[in-house]
Amino acid sequence: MAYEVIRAVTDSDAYANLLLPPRLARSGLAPNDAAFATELTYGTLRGLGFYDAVIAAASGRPVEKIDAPVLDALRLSAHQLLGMRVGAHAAVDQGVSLARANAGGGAGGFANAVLRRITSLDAAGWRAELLKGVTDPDERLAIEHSHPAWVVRALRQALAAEERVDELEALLNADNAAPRVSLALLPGLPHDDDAVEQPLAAATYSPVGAAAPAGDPARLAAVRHGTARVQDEGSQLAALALSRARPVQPGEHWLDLCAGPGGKAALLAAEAALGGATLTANELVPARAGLVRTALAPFDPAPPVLERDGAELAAEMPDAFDRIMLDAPCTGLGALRRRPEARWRKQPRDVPALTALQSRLLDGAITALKPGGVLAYVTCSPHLAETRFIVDDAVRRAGGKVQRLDTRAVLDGIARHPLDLPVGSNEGEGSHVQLWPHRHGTDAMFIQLLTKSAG
Ligand SMILES: C[S@@+](CC[C@H](N)C(=O)[O-])C[C@H]1O[C@@H](n2cnc3c(N)ncnc32)[C@H](O)[C@@H]1O
Repeated sequence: MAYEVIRAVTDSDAYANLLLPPRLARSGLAPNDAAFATELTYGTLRGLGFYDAVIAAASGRPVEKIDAPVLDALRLSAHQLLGMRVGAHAAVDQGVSLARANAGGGAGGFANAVLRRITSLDAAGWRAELLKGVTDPDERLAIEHSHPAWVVRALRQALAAEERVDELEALLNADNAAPRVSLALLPGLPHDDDAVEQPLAAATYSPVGAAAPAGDPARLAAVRHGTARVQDEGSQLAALALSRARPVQPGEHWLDLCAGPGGKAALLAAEAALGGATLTANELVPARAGLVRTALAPFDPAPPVLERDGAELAAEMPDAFDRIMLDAPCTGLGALRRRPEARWRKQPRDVPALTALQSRLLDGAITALKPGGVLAYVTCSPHLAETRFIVDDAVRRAGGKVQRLDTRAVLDGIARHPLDLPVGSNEGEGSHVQLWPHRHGTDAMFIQLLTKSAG
């Protein structure tokens, strides 16, 4: 199963976190075996850069020159040899049979030779080998913690902007650990559940959050009915920052401009319904708009879901919305724990296209915001080019019409526990919030609340 998922990820750009869970559910594997298959798949994908470097060194050829089905078999065995406690004999045998079954007898012989060479050193030995002659600190951290060097640099800059650069290794380690699973219990909807023997433990920060009980969350009736959702606490806080920035006035109009797959839209719809406001959701990609409709199905009436380019839609509706969520498409560098292959798939050249789109969407959202309304600019990336710089530029372009709100104060008023957020340099103008996996156990969400003056 792990091999098939890895083949789909490397061959067809599939997402492991979407492919694996349904396969596991269908497989009938015992919980221990399912956990083993998950670690095999996610661990191999997270460590891809390191394992490829080891395979290249052990085979004496660049990995691009190795047949893809053989390379994936080697990667899987390399992870078992260097990242798990699987016996060397079993790990080598399995890689050889996968290579032989998928690429013929010659490939089996090749895999055998490479894997035997890999067994000559342990993970620390291979790291030391690969680090020889590497002097750049970020290149070294990239090898040590299995991140592309450009991502290490971007994370270093984001931490440095908060004077927390000494936390870089802790962050890289957190990216390599499994995230804790949280539920959002949508306010105002029922969550009673026979499958839960004890009341759910409260989440650390989110006032509507709970720690997911062990096992598959889909066994909970509330999750199946969509009144509770698996959602990172950082995402919950981002939605609540908008809905609870100030008391809701009945009749307010809210817009979620980039809503797919609908996690924040569902929480916003619940909050809107409680306050007598109405939500409109929008999502460009039709398949993802479908997921938003499913997420909003528990509400009666369900908020409408449009399928438009967010910037165009917003530009056509000046001064129309009291609150707008702009959870912008981004590199996702703040959610690397969740998407094991994502770090290797994104390239630095993706950043300029994304930042151009983010700026366009933010300008549109500012247009669509009512004077005095609240706009949340959110990314699941801490990359400065996607966060502070986008906001700074948009505020500058708006020429005094847009002001930052004190987002830290809003979240301090919402969170169950203090978030220990640094006092930023833009304090006087209204702070942003940057959450971190290593500090908060959440995705690295960036949240900036903005408002607009009349005229
Ligand atoms: C970060 S995700 C939003 C996540 C969502 N808020 C949630 O909590 O489930 C960004 C979404 O924006 C969508 N998108 C990309 N370009 C867009 C555009 N020009 N207009 C509207 N949506 C767009 C993407 O398809 C993606 O679903």
